[in-house]
Amino acid sequence: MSTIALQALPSGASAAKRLAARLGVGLGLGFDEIALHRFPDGELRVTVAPAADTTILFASLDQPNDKLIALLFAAEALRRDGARRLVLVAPYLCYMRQDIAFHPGEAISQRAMGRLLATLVDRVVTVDAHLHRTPDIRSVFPDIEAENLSAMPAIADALAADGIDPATVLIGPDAESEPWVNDLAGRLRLQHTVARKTRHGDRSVDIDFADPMLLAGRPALMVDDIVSSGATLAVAARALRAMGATAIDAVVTHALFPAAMVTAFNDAGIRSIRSTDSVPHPTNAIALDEVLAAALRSELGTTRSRETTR
Ligand SMILES: O=P(O)(O)OC[C@H]1O[C@@H](O)[C@H](O)[C@@H]1O
Repeated sequence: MSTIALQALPSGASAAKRLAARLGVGLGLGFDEIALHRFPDGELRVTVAPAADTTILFASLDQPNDKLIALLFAAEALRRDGARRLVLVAPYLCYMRQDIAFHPGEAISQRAMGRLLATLVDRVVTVDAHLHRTPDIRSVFPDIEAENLSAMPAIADALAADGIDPATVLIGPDAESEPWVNDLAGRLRLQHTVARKTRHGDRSVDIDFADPMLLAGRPALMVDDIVSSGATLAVAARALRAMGATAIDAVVTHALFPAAMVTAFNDAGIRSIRSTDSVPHPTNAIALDEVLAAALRSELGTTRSRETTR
């Protein structure tokens, strides 16, 4: 019988612990936090716990540059210690948005990231990866197993449990958000609309709605995968307010924005923002452990847990 355990980079330790608890019910799945030490010159020392035959590496890849180096070193140490199978659980998968060279000379970061991670692990599990023009996550990882899970079932359950006004219109702020808004609208039986967005720069967008009358006297709930600079949500909210929305809320999978930005969102007319725990953030309100555990149960097979070592 082979062994299985889960190890996490420190920033995702709480969500990883929840996942280990859910996945390892009755198994006592071993959970360890990977230790990081920063040397005075900025380099990292990475120390892992003893490897299991199958080791699940939990690393949500927001603020990714140091984490990618930590992952590289963790995979090296675990392979050398005998891990036969490494499964990367990255609830947020970084560098997916640059999926073409928009200007001559630009790197296609999505492609480079796929190649890099495929040299480290045997399987990647992520959630709502930004694959706008990429048909399938397997195009990013053609040589290893990869799944892009949806947070929408968890988001729908959370919204339904809180109670939602049936007059609410779900808003997709741009064409990229359409699959998520569509899915959520179907699950919650709500009307939805998708706006047209033109991006002029990192923090500058214009947003137009096809039917300016749709929102008059009704609540709006914006749905998106990522909030980064916050420009998309803030500009969309101002447009919704001008269209007469009675309340404006937002729900997103990956909250990448600075926590202090919530005040600016409130100024733009947004009453509340809820996010999943894919990235640790004060707006976290929806846990993904159930979604992730369902995808990872196949790893349990005939394994037994390796004892937790620290
Ligand atoms: O406008 P910010 O928050 O910077 O960026 C997030 C938006 O940019 C898109 O790629 C995402 O799908 C989201 O709509």
